[in-house]
Formats: sequence, structure tokens, C-alpha cells
Amino acid sequence: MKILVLGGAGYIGSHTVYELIDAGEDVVIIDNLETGYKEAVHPKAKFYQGDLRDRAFVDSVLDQETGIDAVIHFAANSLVGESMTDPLKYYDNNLCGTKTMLESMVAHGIDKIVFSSTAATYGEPEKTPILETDRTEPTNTYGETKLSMEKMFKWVGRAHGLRFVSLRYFNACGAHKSGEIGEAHNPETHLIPLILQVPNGKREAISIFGTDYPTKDGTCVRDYIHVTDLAQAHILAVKYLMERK
Ligand SMILES: O=c1ccn([C@@H]2O[C@H](COP(=O)(O)OP(=O)(O)O[C@H]3O[C@H](CO)[C@H](O)[C@H](O)[C@H]3O)[C@@H](O)[C@H]2O)c(=O)[nH]1
Repeated sequence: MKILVLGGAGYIGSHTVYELIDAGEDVVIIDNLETGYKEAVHPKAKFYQGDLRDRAFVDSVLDQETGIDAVIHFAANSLVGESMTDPLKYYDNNLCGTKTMLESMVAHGIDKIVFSSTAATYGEPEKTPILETDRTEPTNTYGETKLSMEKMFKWVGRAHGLRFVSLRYFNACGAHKSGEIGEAHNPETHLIPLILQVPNGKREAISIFGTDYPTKDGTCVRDYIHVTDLAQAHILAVKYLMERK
């Protein structure tokens, strides 16, 4: 397969590229390196640096890279807190980037996309575990933009035959077994990299937030999935789209 990975230099994207290449697939990456890292790009992937909101750039990549079977979309801003203080940044990057990308995909006859969505599309769960049929009522701009992106896929699917899978996962963690790539954000806000800064001597201590969770001291509860498991889930979703017409 030939797979275009949007955001393939980011945390989950770069791990997915590693899994795809290990499985012998051809990989093309688009990433603007706003939050991704050039060093996280697998040396065997074809890399194009640019922004999804730039239609001429996206068209030029798709003109050159013929034969793309499917797209995996990780290219988005993803900080919940920032999305509340700067909502329009999230509308602009997450929604406008996806809109331009979809225009170009439709024009180039690419009809499959696997989407890195989020559990934040559900908002406050009424019960756990959350079922995918549960009500979606995001409580932050980040989750709202991801839900809107899903809806774009749905309506573009009705009009132009696009087929998609959205994976609404919660927190990812871990690093590639080779140690070549891992998780890093700048500034770092994510819990696990922050914890690791303590034994690495980069930080004195960290605080675990939360006072009213059902834990001994009320600190927060999160579910985690290993990033390599998540990467493989994206590949299984691509295969599902390839095999089921
Ligand atoms: O110093 C810290 C930093 C974080 N936390 C807590 O640790 C948990 C995890 O926080 P992260 O910042 O690592 O991740 P988030 O849960 O905020 O965000 C993750 O889940 C979101 C969905 O809710 C989005 O998908 C987002 O992209 C993804 O990183 C939270 O309860 C947070 O409050 C601390 O206790 N101390």
C-alpha cells in the first residue's frame, strides 16, 4: 500500500509511520513541523514540509505522489487548555486544514481516510466505558473541532464517496521499542514526559492534579494506550477500508 500520513512527524504519527514501514508499506508524509520534529521522520518515508491550509502545496504533493491508497490524518493542534484560550487557532488549523486537504483528495480521486480523533468528542461521559454510540457533546474547542472534522468526512462521503474511520482514543503513552522516537512537546504539558523529566534531572518534581476523583487522594484518573498499539490500530483501520467496499 501507499499511505499518505498527515502529521507524520508528530508523536502518534511518527510511530504509525514506523509501523507502516516495518510492514513494508510506502509512506509519504506531510507535516508543517509546527509541533512535529524532522528527526522523528522515518528515513525511508518521503517527507514534504508544508501546511495543509495551503491548497497549492497540497495539490503539488498529490500531483507528484500518484497511487496513494489512503490517508491517515494526525495533523492538528491537540492541547485542550490552549484550545480554550485560543479557540480560533484550533478552528483555523484543524478545520481549515482538513477542508483544504479534502478538496485536494476529492480532486485527486483519493477516497479513504483514517482519522486520529479523540475521546474529547464525547465530553463528560454519562457512564463508562463510553460506547461509540454515546452522545457527543464536547466540553472544549479541541474536541469540538475534532467532532466537526468527523462530520466533514461524513458529508464529503455522502457527496463524493469518501470512506473514513475515526478513532476516538484517550491518552497515548510510551515510545518506539528501538528508542529512536518517543514523546516530546515544547513546551511540555503531557503527564508522562513531565514525569520522566524528574529522574532525568530536568525538573525537581511534578504535581498530579485533581482533588475529587475516586482515588485515595482525589488525584486524576486516566486510561492509557501504548502508542505502538495505537499505531497498529490505525493500520488495521486502513486495511478495513481497503478490504471492505
Ligand atoms: O503536570 C501535570 C500534567 C498533567 N496532569 C494531569 O495528567 C492527566 C493527563 O494530562 P495530559 O496533559 O498528559 O493529557 P490530556 O489528558 O490533557 O490530553 C490528552 O487527552 C485529550 C483528550 O481528552 C486529547 O486527546 C489530548 O490530545 C491528549 O494529549 C490530566 O488529568 C492532567 O490534568 C497532571 O496531573 N500534572
